[in-house]
Amino acid sequence: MEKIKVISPATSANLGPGYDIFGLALSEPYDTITLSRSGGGISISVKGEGANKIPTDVDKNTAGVVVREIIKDFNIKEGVKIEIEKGIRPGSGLGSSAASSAGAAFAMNELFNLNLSKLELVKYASLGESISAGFPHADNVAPAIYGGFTMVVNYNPLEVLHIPVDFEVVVALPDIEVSTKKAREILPDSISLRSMVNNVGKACGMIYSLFKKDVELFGRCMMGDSVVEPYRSQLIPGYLEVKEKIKDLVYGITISGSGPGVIIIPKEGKISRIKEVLDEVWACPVYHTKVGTGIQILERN
Ligand SMILES: Nc1ncnc2c1ncn2[C@@H]1O[C@H](COP(=O)(O)OP(=O)(O)O)[C@@H](O)[C@H]1O
Ligand SMILES: N[C@@H](CCOP(=O)(O)O)C(=O)O
Repeated sequence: MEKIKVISPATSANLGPGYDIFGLALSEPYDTITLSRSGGGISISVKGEGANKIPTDVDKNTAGVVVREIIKDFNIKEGVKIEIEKGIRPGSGLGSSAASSAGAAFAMNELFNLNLSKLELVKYASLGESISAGFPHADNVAPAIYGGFTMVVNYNPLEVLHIPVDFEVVVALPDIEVSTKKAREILPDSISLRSMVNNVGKACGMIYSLFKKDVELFGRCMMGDSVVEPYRSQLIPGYLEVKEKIKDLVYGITISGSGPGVIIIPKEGKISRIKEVLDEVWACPVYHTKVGTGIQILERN
């Protein structure tokens, strides 16, 4: 194989009480990543959403870092050409950096037939997240690679659990930029026992709800975070207003990842009214989509 093209999906991490643990693959938007064998070295080109904000230096691009590490570990003598077409806005809270990291790991595995497991792909992809977030959080790259809903139950060693799920979501992308690195810096180093009890309880409710296919319980528990949202909602003007105005139209709403993206679990038949509120407050892009199945191969030759 000389070339492979994959689509790597947006992902919504944290999902309220699951900070750095929970993640959901979405069906759209997505990045398109093409890797080709080349004469030597690693080259990167980026086009599409926010391309001008994305470095093409190998050591500063999440996909470049992942490819560099795999080449080193497997002593690959050939070069790799990386072509990234961004469909996910950088700094959106939809795992834009993660989509490139995960797509690059997946594509390298196929291009050089490395037989890496999904867990090994998550490990490599999370190295890219160190570049964008300053910490190799795996809660975006895991759902991009596994699809569905994932839980990073341990970081050292890495352990990921996966639940295939399929329900509709609405994602709004206010025209605000929030860097994950900055959105992590504003969080406290420690929390109260009451906050821990609250978040663990809500997280348990979310996991139980997936096995019972109870989207109302999922959404209600998703809204129960008392650790991260109080800080990060301050970075998203209009968030509390939207939350109040749509409370009777949704099962749940929370900040997607580090924001400013917002993920909503809609009640049946309420989509158009939800979109009206989002348009009134933010007048921003809105995706009415569903949980995705992860990275897909588009072409290989
Ligand atoms: N391939 C890439 N795709 C997206 N962002 C990248 C990439 N490589 C590096 N970055 C940097 O990562 C940052 C976006 O990541 P982050 O702040 O985590 O937001 P997001 O929620 O979109 O992942 C941007 O500052 C961008 O410059
Ligand atoms: N757990 C991370 C998730 C960041 O998600 P992103 O989509 O904003 O990159 C965090 O909250 O810092």
